[in-house]
Amino acid sequence: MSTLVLDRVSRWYGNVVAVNDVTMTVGPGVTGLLGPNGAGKSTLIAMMGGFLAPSTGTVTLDGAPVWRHPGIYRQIGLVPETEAMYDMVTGWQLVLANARLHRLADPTAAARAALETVGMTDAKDREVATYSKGMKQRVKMATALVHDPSVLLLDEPFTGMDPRQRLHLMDLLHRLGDQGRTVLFSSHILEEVEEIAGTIEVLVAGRHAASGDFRRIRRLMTERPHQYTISSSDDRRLAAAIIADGCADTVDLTAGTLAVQAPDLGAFVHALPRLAREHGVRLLEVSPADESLESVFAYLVAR
Ligand SMILES: Nc1ncnc2c1ncn2[C@@H]1O[C@H](COP(=O)(O)OP(=O)(O)OP(=O)(O)O)[C@@H](O)[C@H]1O
Repeated sequence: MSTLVLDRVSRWYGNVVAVNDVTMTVGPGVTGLLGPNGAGKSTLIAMMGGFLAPSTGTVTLDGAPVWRHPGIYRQIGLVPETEAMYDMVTGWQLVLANARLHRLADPTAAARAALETVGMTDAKDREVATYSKGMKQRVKMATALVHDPSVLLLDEPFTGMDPRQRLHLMDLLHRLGDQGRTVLFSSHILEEVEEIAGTIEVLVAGRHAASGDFRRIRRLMTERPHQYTISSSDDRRLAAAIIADGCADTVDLTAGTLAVQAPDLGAFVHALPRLAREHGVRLLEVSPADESLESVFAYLVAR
């Protein structure tokens, strides 16, 4: 059983702060690293795997620093996001080469076991160029698993997968987690993460925004204030009625449209048609504004 500890880890590239003062602990089981594009997930994973030095702070695995500590690589497997692979070799040759790089006692047996784990035994002798995206992903996993690491880090492993491949990978991650391995994968899709990960760590704009099980993260996201733009037969009259009723935090008419922010979604959707009816206003359109994933995440950070 292995535990990764990040202590006040930051990483910047020139002026860009990719990871900003992140402290977190990742233990056995499956953890999802959730965040929008550019949040710093890849940078964080590279530092967890010992492939990139933190600018400040430390990453340790069971107390030992991962950076510049070759012995640690025997315990960590990393599946990068990049699609690029050596197309002209077979899956078998690729996994075997990795087993040899790790100087394993029996590289052939290790390569066979790793390909079996990911369900690629039948296709192992085909050239990588002929594999589907999901098969390439599985062979990449086999190369990362060949030395039987206790920690497996995967950067956006579900990207480009069809539903069947997705289920297969979810099942595999579950199994690896159940074996007591420390498995961390990144994603920008909450649904994807909550289906498999016991624990979710949320990263937004380089910062550690939230942490917990999916129920807690969902609650944080759905409890945020909701914003709407409303179009009606008389926006001024409706705005006055909403203010008087108190079902919205803010009511704004300055941009030529009626924009409201409501703290309680359920109460607001009940109140709005009633107010419109009572004041003789016809509702033409009600649309959620600013509901992008980025804004939801930004809300978590601002808390
Ligand atoms: N080698 C680099 N040089 C300069 N800036 C970089 C480099 N790598 C990443 N960045 C910047 O650091 C920030 C975080 O990038 P990172 O790739 O870690 O995020 P991410 O959450 O993995 O995003 P994505 O899902 O889009 O890959 C971004 O602003 C990115 O442009």
